[in-house]
Amino acid sequence: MTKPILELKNVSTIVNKGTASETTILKNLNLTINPGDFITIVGTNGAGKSTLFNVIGGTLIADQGQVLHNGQDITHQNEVTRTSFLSRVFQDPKLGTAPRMTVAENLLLAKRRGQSRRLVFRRLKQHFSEFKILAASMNNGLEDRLNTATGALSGGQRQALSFLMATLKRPDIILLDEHTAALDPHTSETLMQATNQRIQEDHLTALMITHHMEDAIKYGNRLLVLKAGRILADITGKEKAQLTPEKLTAYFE
Ligand SMILES: Nc1ncnc2c1ncn2[C@@H]1O[C@H](COP(=O)(O)OP(=O)(O)OP(=O)(O)O)[C@@H](O)[C@H]1O
Repeated sequence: MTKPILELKNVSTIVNKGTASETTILKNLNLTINPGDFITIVGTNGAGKSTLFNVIGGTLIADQGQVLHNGQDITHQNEVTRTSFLSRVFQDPKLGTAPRMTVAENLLLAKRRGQSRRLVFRRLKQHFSEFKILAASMNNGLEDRLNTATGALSGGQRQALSFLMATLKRPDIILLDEHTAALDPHTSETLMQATNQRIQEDHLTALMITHHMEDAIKYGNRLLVLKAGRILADITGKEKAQLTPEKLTAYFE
């Protein structure tokens, strides 16, 4: 039997504890993620999607319940420690990359995460052909901009770079936090296809928050609907294949 890569057991998170505005955000949430799962997550604003990523990523520690990674309790492990097996791509193209460094330097930094910066940039040129192939897989011209400062890239190229950096060391889990939301429809579609291809080819395990119903249905093997801090639906297989944006939107009502 496949062993889960990550488990959330009866996880609850509470904000403004001990005050009149105390609120429980995630409510007794249970989730088992298996290796190779590509899970899309939808839900209305305020449903708890980002809070769920914060609990998985360690930005927020669960107030109740447990988070397990490969069976080991990581409930109280901090965000920095979790970067050894987990990475996250945000909606904002400015997050995740160093703007004054070139594309190649950013990629090398990601490849050698954990090493001192002085050592990281030795023999940068040796990696150029590898980075060119990697960047070309994003289908948006990133391979021709390896020597360009990240701050001068288009939004789509910058998000593609953030995604490549997040996947370079093959983390156990990748959290995609609306990573195409700030892009125009065509650029978003190109990045989504490249994202999907890399996840499939490298057998990565990923969770993706999206407000695009079509993307939530089209990509991934599982779809979660979050509502008021609970998982309202966990849809897989034939049921997912037969979903329509209309049927999915009906969950929100
Ligand atoms: N630190 C906090 N203090 C108070 N309320 C919070 C805090 N963090 C989150 N919330 C509330 O918890 C709820 C869930 O927030 P969360 O950001 O997880 O939702 P979301 O599903 O990601 O929404 P969106 O689609 O708008 O990004 C919201 O009502 C939000 O206002």
